[in-house]
Amino acid sequence: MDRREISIMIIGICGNIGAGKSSLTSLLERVQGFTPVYEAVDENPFLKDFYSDMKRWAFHSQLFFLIKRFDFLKRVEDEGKIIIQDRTIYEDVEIFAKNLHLMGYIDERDWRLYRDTFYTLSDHLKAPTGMIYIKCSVPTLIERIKMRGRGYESNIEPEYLQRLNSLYDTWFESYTASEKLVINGDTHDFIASKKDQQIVLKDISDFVKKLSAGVQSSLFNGEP
Ligand SMILES: Nc1ncnc2c1ncn2[C@@H]1O[C@H](COP(=O)(O)OP(=O)(O)OP(=O)(O)O)[C@@H](O)[C@H]1O
Ligand SMILES: Nc1nc(=O)c2ncn([C@H]3C[C@H](O)[C@@H](CO)O3)c2[nH]1
Repeated sequence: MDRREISIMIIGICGNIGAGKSSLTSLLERVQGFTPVYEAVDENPFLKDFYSDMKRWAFHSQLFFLIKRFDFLKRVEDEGKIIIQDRTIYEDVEIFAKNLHLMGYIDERDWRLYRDTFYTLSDHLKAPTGMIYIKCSVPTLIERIKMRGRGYESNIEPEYLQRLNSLYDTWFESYTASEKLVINGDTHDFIASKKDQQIVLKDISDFVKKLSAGVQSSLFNGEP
């Protein structure tokens, strides 16, 4: 067994648009020294067009995100001990692409091609050791998206966020590939409130301890 492989811990942070994933990733980098992997948002040449015409650009945009995410993830394992990943590849397929398919913006043939591509690529990836879901209501998401002020997100409809939220809840409930932790993003302002920040950091630190115990025990069981 490769000792290096099991000594690395990957923690995914999942959640809807504006839930606070990048902010939490950056907090954990600053305070805990975790190695961050950020989403390639600004690099997506289709995103602006996607938000003005979802049907026209859905497939291109999904394919770009998928390839970028895979490209980042396949290189990540050499980069640090505890890796914190701002959005996971599961969300591409289980949330965003699935929603666009359900809305009729990705037709059956493209959906099959996208899923085949996803499964072929994801065969080469390790599941995260732990998954943290920042759960937020739609009004909170809208407020934060507005506050962040990315121009091309200004016409995101509450209904779109609600559809994504429903898919998130269903997917996270059935997700079993790793240990899970939920953070209530409506009630915990880990940006402006020191007290909330401490609560969230403590929850994550306990979660990491639990994950570390799992990694240690699999190391122990695997190495006579
Ligand atoms: N818990 C929180 N309390 C208050 N404000 C927050 C919280 N989390 C994030 N914010 C603010 O909300 C905005 C969006 O946060 P952030 O960019 O981290 O979201 P994200 O989940 O990474 O979004 P995306 O899915 O678009 O990448 C930022 O302006 C950030 O300062
Ligand atoms: N359509 C679509 N599919 C994805 O897989 C995906 N991943 C992220 N995004 C959008 C959400 C934010 O605007 C912005 C930052 O997360 O990028 C996506 N959009």
